[in-house]
Amino acid sequence: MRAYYFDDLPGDQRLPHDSGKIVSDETLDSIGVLHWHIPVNEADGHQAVDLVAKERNYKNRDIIVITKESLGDEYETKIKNFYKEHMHEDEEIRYIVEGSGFFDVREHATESWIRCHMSAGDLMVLPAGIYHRFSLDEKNRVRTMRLFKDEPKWIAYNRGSETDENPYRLDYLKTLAVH
Ligand SMILES: CSCCC(=O)/C(O)=C/O
Ligand SMILES: [Fe+2]
Repeated sequence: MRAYYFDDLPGDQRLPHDSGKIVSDETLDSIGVLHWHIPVNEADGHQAVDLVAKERNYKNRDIIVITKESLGDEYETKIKNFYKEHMHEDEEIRYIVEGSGFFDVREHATESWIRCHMSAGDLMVLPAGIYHRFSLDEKNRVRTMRLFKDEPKWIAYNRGSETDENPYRLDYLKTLAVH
């Protein structure tokens, strides 16, 4: 996974928007973003992922394929919604099985976007309450395992005055204060 500051220039969201300023693992860690690289092994049923899932108590999972073909009529809406700045009340845990894409995470202290380019084998955990968004890249295809602590669900709260007061958002901000 390569992480860098987004260049904030206008243009297609699928382009790299790479400012050339690399973001270190320490910085990602300080905003609660964790990541691992676990080579994809579908033949053994992703046993290495099972180990992380067991250790971190991720009980459920599903697979989402984001392509025009797989999503059909829902494609444009999904792509638009994933790219709206939002938060969840649960961790967002994603393992890229095939293809690639961008997870942009908001660095609270600077309000900058950090762009994380993820490809096959990258596993990322975003903490509950962090503002973020997702885009496909120019390859227009990703197959991702979504892992969940509890029931598989996807509820996104778009950033606004209400999310600024959301208890999960406030708890997230408290974790930043200790760094
Ligand atoms: C690549 S997984 C689909 C995007 C998603 O679930 C999400 O919440 C993006 O922020
Ligand atoms: Fe999300």
